[in-house]
Amino acid sequence: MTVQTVGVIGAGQMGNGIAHVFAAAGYDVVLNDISAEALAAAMAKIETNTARQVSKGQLDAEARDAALARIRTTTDLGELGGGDLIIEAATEREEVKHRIFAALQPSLGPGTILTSNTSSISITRLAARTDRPDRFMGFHFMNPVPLMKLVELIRGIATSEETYRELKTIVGRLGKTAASAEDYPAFIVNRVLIPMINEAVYVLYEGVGSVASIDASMKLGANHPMGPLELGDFIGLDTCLSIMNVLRDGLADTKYRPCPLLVKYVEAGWLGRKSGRGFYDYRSGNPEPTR
Ligand SMILES: NC(=O)c1ccc[n+]([C@@H]2O[C@H](COP(=O)([O-])OP(=O)(O)OC[C@H]3O[C@@H](n4cnc5c(N)ncnc54)[C@H](O)[C@@H]3O)[C@@H](O)[C@H]2O)c1
Repeated sequence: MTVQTVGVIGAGQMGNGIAHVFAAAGYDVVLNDISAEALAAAMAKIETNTARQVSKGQLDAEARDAALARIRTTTDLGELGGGDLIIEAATEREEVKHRIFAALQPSLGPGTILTSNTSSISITRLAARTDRPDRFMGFHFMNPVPLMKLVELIRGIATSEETYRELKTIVGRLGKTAASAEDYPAFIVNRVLIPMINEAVYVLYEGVGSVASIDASMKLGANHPMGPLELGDFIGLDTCLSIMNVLRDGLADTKYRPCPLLVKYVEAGWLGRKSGRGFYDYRSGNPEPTR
């Protein structure tokens, strides 16, 4: 089958980037969110990011206009079901994802491929509740999607070879590189990355270092482009916490327990960049460490 129409569910940080790269690669995109404000913000972000690509000579102005014209937004999930490929990129909560796939079911075309951009949740478990576990895969883009080259492809236990091959071809058409991961909690990238961020929060919690000293240490001492706390804020602290919970529950090992300070920040609604405050306060436009 040839994929041409792509439905993207969730227009947050990841959904807007996914819609952007698919439209730029010539796919027709229908972008959905429960929030009309999130859809408007996503379109504004895609307009800004594609304009930046034009000013840097990475995209010509006509191609940008054509890409923007290929994206349609809707709050009605039913409008996505007839597409060739669905990419679910809503909030990292398993019950939210199950509810979305259940609500999509009545409008799905027979050949539609279902995917989730989940950072950590079992693909096999999400697939098993749908009518097509063979046509269901983990399709894990990295943040920010237009810049990051990797896409993790995660096969559930029932995913067919044909579905895997189809998605691998699409990754190539997007100009990205696929890495295959088995369906175990948090796959590869986040299995390694998120416990490191959680450990940095423990270092802060135990008073071993301040926000500034922890981030400077990892940038200058380990040559990381971003410090772990800055990166946690960038990913979203709620997403980091959800992934730690999935690791702890899925691997039944207390070494994955989330740091109580990470839990506290999420309880406060201090989710990082997207909410204006996390380990840094972004509200003045000049990020200030909060500890
Ligand atoms: N943030 C990252 O760095 C990153 C990287 C890779 C993958 N992911 C994964 O991508 C997914 C989205 O993460 P994000 O960072 O974009 O989150 P986000 O909080 O920025 O956006 C989530 C969006 O989902 C929407 N949403 C919630 N319930 C919905 C529903 N029922 N139907 C439609 N939309 C709904 C929300 O309104 C919000 O706009 C998660 O599964 C996350 O684990 C995140």
